[in-house]
Amino acid sequence: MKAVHFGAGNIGRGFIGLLLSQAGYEVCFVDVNEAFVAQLKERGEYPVTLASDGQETVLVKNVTALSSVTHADEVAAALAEADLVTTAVGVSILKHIAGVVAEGIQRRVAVSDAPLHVIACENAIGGSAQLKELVYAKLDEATRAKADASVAFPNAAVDRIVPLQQHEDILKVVVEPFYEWVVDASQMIPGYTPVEGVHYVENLEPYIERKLFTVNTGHCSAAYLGYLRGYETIQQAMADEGLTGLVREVLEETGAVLVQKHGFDKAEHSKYIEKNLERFRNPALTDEVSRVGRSPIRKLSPNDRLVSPALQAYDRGLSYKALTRSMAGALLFQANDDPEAVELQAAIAELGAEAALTKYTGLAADHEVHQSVMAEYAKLK
Ligand SMILES: NC(=O)C1=CN([C@@H]2O[C@H](COP(=O)(O)OP(=O)(O)OC[C@H]3O[C@@H](n4cnc5c(N)ncnc54)[C@H](O)[C@@H]3O)[C@@H](O)[C@H]2O)C=CC1
Ligand SMILES: O=P(O)(O)OC[C@H]1O[C@](O)(CO)[C@@H](O)[C@@H]1O
Repeated sequence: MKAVHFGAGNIGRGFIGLLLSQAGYEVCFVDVNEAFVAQLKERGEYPVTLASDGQETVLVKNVTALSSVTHADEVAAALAEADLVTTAVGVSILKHIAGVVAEGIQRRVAVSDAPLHVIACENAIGGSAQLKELVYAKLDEATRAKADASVAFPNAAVDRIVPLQQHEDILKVVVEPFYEWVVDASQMIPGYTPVEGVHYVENLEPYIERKLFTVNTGHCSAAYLGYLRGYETIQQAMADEGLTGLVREVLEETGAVLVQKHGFDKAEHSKYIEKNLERFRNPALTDEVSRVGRSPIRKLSPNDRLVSPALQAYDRGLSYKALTRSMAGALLFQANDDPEAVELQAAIAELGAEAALTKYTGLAADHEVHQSVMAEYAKLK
């Protein structure tokens, strides 16, 4: 079985590539990072270490790599022959890989009607659907019709904390032991072969919302509030009990929405929140506040981890104050090497915080959620 995986970064190597290789796939990574590509190609394996007491290391074998910059034609050929395509490049990068994915699909459906699943493993609601739209925009009508019959883009939720890596071996990845990869089974082609380790569910929405609005909402809240208190790592921030209390408050707000909307058991959900706070604290990891807070414009977008649960809480008459405190924190997050943080600060300087908030969140200035963010912003500033 052959898989083509876009993005040989932290999640690509530390989670998706590892799982696919263990499930018996030959994994071809595709990346723009020539150093990763050269090493993966030459060695055909790389080490993944679990950040736990035992520090167990596994060698991920049966891998290779192609550069999407210099070998686009070979990438399209590999896609045409693959059984599975996955991505972990960042949701905003999907537009850059859509062209080569479209080319691969075009070549494939011209000669074969064998099923192909394309799964975007990004932190976003409907990541695969977004990729499908970008790819289909590049296909002609006849190819689209053929692809409708044999190519599926099931949405997914992926969860594993993989911090920035700094090792002598550039391929080595240290990951937390926990992982969860949930795929929408209702969007799979009937008769598919399940990948071992993947959890297939008929309705993805409760899973992706529980993950994004707990793990990611909580994590970015710890980052933004931690940044404002001068912490450099999430571990330092989470050692501050006052800050952990604020993060818990945020997760109680998203939890109330999730319990009401999806019928999760309240006590079980409280345990899920505590388990995630524990994951953030993992002393065997060093996770930079700047990584977890990265891309604040994406994190403030209407369908993402802050605005979406706040609006859902507002619509249900539930509390959203702590969520708006995290949004205000995002407005105050400065990182010179993060293009989105730089753009956001420039927009605030040019338009003012109120208008910048509307621009990136879609919240009208007279909306109560917008007003609550501005009140929290004034306090945090
Ligand atoms: N790191 C984590 O803990 C988690 C990350 N995610 C999601 O996984 C995705 C990837 O995140 P990370 O692995 O942390 O980022 P990363 O930056 O470590 O990896 C992204 C990789 O994509 C490559 N890339 C960029 N443009 C490309 C292109 N045009 N073609 C091919 N490759 C390209 C980069 O060179 C890099 O190797 C994001 O959507 C993130 O939200 C999801 C769950 C956990
Ligand atoms: O690019 P993003 O959305 O910040 O992705 C990283 C996030 O995903 C997570 O790994 C959770 O699965 C967190 O470590 C982190 O907050």
